[in-house]
Amino acid sequence: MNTPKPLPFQTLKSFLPFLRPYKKSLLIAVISLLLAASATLAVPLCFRSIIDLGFSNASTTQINVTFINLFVVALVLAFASALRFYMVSLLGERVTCDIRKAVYSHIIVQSPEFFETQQSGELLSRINNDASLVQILVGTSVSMAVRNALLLVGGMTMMFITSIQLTLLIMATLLLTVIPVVFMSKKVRLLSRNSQDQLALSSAIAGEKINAINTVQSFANEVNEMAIFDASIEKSFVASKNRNMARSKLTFVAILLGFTSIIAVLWLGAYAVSQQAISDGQLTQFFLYAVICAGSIAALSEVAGDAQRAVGAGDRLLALLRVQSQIQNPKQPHIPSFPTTKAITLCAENISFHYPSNQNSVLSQVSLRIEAGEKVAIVGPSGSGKTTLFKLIQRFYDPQFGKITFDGVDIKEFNLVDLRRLIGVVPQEISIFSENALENIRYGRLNASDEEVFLAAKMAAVDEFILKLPEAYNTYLGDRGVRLSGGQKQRIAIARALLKNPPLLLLDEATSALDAESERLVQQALELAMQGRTTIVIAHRLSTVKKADRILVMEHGQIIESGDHASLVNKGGLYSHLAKLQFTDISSN
Ligand SMILES: Nc1ncnc2c1ncn2[C@@H]1O[C@H](COP(=O)(O)OP(=O)(O)OP(=O)(O)O)[C@@H](O)[C@H]1O
Repeated sequence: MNTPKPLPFQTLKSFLPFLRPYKKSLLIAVISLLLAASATLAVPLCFRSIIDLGFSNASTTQINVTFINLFVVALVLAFASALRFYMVSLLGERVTCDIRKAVYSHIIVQSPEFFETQQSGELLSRINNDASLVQILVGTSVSMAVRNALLLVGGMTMMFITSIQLTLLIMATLLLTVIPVVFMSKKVRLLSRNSQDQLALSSAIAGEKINAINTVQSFANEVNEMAIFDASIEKSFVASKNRNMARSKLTFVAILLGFTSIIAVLWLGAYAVSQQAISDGQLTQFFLYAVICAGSIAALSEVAGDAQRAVGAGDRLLALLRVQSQIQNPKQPHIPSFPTTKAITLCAENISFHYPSNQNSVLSQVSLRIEAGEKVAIVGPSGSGKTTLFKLIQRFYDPQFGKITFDGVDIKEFNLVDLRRLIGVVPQEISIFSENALENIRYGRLNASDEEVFLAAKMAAVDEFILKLPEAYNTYLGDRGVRLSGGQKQRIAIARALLKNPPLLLLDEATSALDAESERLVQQALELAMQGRTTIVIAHRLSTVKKADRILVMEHGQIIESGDHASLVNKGGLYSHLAKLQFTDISSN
């Protein structure tokens, strides 16, 4: 996502809505920040009075008052600093959580078009890493910047009040120190980013291959993969070495120049004291303010670096939050009046569609009417647009022309959640979540009772293999269902759809991965489930197709034939050709 580089202030302003609910905490943080800065600036004044007082001539009361003052300042400084740290860190954590929630809620409702262009790894990195960088911005950088700016202005003012000549001198030496340090810090930051990028690249390489471990091992490419990873990790080592070298040089220069300028000023200060131009206490006070100012300049330059990275991350998050889903809910939605158990009549009127990423037409002028309770099979060569039609029915995409209606109502008039509640889908690619079997089936209807889940599982012939697992329904199914066979996953998906109990069932090759026996069991279950609802089955197997009330034959995104098995075979078109091929396959087997 390439967006013009924002001004840091603009990015910060965009995050203000996230801070708004926490005005009270923000106020406490600001007050404690002001208190802590004032206390820091008061410390040199206390030291001056201690030194100028000279203990040999002072009364006990004077000594007591002086040290009690210093103690009060220290107490305020400690309390205000701790409170500031707590409030600001808390705000940072809170706002980051809220940003993560907002980004996730925003991503999860995007249409598939969005996910076609975004890599899941990149999205996760935004939610995790970019949000953490924003946490640095809100939780540390802003308060550090304000605190150090206050200390710098306050310190400078006090220095001028103490001695104009010494202040001008120290400004000149500070400048000489700060310029090379800032320049070198920039280089360190650049090298740090390099080493982070290199590390991220290594993790990406490892992540991709671990996810495809079966392919790596089947092709016996482990050694090759190790070499690729080794090379990448070595590069990250070199990048870290360069960064550390630059950092060491920076430390040397910063300490040497810092001390040199302080020594130079103290040297001249000592002359001023000897000529009685200023007192011992004033010189100490001046010196302490100079240390405060130098510290705040160093801190400000560091904050500027962090803030730059955080602003970049923040902007990427904001860009993500600004993305609008291509598929929107209607402004005045039509609430489905039919109960979710009643079958619906589905019509497609002259729909034409191409995917947003590809101008080639996938469906052209498709019209169909499927009566309530009808079972329709769609057959056709691979790539003819069958699955695409299912995607349009679920409104994952909108057709460029034509419309789809449920009982005469354009599906665009329903809220997406209501529309998809009416549809039960058994897709080609089944997602199994890293939960137990019970919860994986319950995903079909989250408020279903355990008994309802067991019933659906029984109907989908899931029972038969789940009960053999070590902990039956409580068995964890492994990341992405790696512990299940293709056919078992398919049965879980069927159980989910049965549990949902919708008026429209869309089955995409629902039984393709099943062996003959499981297919028989699942077919029985599906037939039971199809009763009283509208069903569309995409199928390659004739056994599935023959039982349909009607068969639609698709080719090149169009419906070219329609009828029952016998009439289509007699017609001698594509269907009879496909049927002949299957019978030949079966007989040759
Ligand atoms: N997200 C997408 N972006 C661009 N093109 C796509 C996308 N999904 C599918 N296609 C293309 O659309 C065409 C129809 O695909 P579709 O999945 O609908 O075919 P199908 O008839 O279901 O095939 P199969 O029987 O192999 O599952 C294909 O040419 C495919 O490459």
